[in-house]
Amino acid sequence: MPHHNLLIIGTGSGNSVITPELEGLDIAIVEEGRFGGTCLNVGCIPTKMYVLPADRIVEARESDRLGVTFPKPTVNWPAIRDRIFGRIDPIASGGEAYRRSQDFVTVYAATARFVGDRTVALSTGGQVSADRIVVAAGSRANGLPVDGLREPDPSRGLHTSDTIMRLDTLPKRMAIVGGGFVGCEFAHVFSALGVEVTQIQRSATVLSKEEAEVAKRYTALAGERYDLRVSTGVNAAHRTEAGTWQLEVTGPQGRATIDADVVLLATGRVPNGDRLDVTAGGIALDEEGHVVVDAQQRTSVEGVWALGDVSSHWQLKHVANHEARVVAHNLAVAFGRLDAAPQESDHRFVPHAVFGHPQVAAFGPTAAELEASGTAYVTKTQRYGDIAYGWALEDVGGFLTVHASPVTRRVLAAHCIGPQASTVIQPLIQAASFGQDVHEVARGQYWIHPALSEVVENALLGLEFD
Ligand SMILES: Cc1cc2nc3c(=O)[nH]c(=O)nc-3n(C[C@H](O)[C@H](O)[C@H](O)COP(=O)(O)OP(=O)(O)OC[C@H]3O[C@@H](n4cnc5c(N)ncnc54)[C@H](O)[C@@H]3O)c2cc1C
Ligand SMILES: NC(=O)c1ccc[n+]([C@@H]2O[C@H](COP(=O)([O-])OP(=O)(O)OC[C@H]3O[C@@H](n4cnc5c(N)ncnc54)[C@H](O)[C@@H]3O)[C@@H](O)[C@H]2O)c1
Repeated sequence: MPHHNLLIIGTGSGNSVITPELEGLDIAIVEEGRFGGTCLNVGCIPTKMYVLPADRIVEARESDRLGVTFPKPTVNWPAIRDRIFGRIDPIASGGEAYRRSQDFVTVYAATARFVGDRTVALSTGGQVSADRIVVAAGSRANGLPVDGLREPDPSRGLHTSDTIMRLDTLPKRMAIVGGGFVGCEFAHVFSALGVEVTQIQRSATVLSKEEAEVAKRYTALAGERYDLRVSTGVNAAHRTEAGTWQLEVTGPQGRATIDADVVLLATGRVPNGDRLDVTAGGIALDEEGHVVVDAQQRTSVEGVWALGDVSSHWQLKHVANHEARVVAHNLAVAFGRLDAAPQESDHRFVPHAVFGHPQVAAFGPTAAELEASGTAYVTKTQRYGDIAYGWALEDVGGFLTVHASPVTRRVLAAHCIGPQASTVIQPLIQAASFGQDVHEVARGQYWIHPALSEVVENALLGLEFD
């Protein structure tokens, strides 16, 4: 049985664990799919590359309020798709070729499964062990607990985010089940590209974990663009003889049937620890199936670390990358390559953004969560429409809400909906992360006039402390 110094399972953020400090150790990496993992191949990067042309189409349509009109756009689906994957696929194969070219790295193209202490079996045969292991095996899309929708089947038009971006042709009608990040981003993309989208969401709003007003606003705007069914559940699904789908749903208006050529399941992701049989290696899972880790990303087994979606509740690439940096540092310390103390992950102010239209971005607790935890806070909501760049945009619904502590006068949270929300909130993430005083951030620097960032300046100036 081959034995290595270090075995890494998964080449998403796991691939970046191999830092210069670790070079020269005998390192093995196991990957069952494409190098680069979810973000590169089927996640963040291709979705945002689809969002951009979708934004262009919607912005062109919205430009009539600026006095400019464009003809109806022509959408060339193969050109959009092939531009995206023509860029991404070579990066994935180049990443694999690079690792294979390194004489201290062994690449196993296989599915790994734990069979004992720091020992895995490979689907290609044989077993591999290592002194130290990093579990970076990510997560997978949920099926739906409805007959016919339990497992994705792209050949029958039943997709997850893994396959929907590589469709041969654009369907006429698409049903999207789920109103979270994935559902909302794809509903924006496919409706902009001309597909008749019906989005089905169990809760009363889409993006239901966002600040209540943000979720309400996004739900209202999305409902103006496509057929959005909230407070609606899927009871049954049938495949017709014509090869289309009929979803039987129940919502506020009672029972209804939704016809679609293609169904996209977007109802959350589950960590891959179960498929990896980590418990056979003695590695503990929590009740939701996440590998249990401490602040140093150590699992319950000495010499085994985990990072990213397999162990994190955040399911975000920047979190997986941050944890990979922590693991890389701690491995270098453990291998005696670095004379330093181990590091801990910092999950205090984790931001996220939903690249729908408009964008939504946030970090920190919602008002409801602050109230539930009895945390004192002051709050200010600044409308885009009340700053100069908002006038240029003729923005009607964008706003930024900042919650701050009246005790420390620091930013606790920010919730934003509007153009470029993902960029707008960055100064607030910085202020919170570095514990900066709200007034100092607002008045201790210039804010370019008349830029969108003035929405942040004005929100901070509007916070009223006693
Ligand atoms: C459609 C979509 C859009 C997203 N957009 C964003 C975004 O805009 N911003 C953001 O921050 N996050 C986004 N995410 C989330 C982000 O992609 C993930 O949080 C991140 O990629 C997780 O990285 P990871 O390294 O933990 O796992 P992954 O990147 O999933 O890597 C895990 C790797 O392990 C391999 N693997 C799994 N099991 C085994 C096994 N048993 N044996 C061998 N190999 C195995 C997999 O093939 C995979 O390559 C998106 C996710 C999706 C699905
Ligand atoms: N921009 C980004 O950062 C980005 C983009 C995509 C995905 N992601 C990551 O991927 C993860 C998975 O995304 P997701 O959208 O699949 O999950 P999610 O948890 O964000 O949303 C799932 C949604 O589906 C709804 N739902 C669940 N079961 C349902 C049912 N039976 N019928 C109708 N609705 C149902 C839920 O109420 C929820 O709103 C996210 O948590 C996120 O961290 C991030």
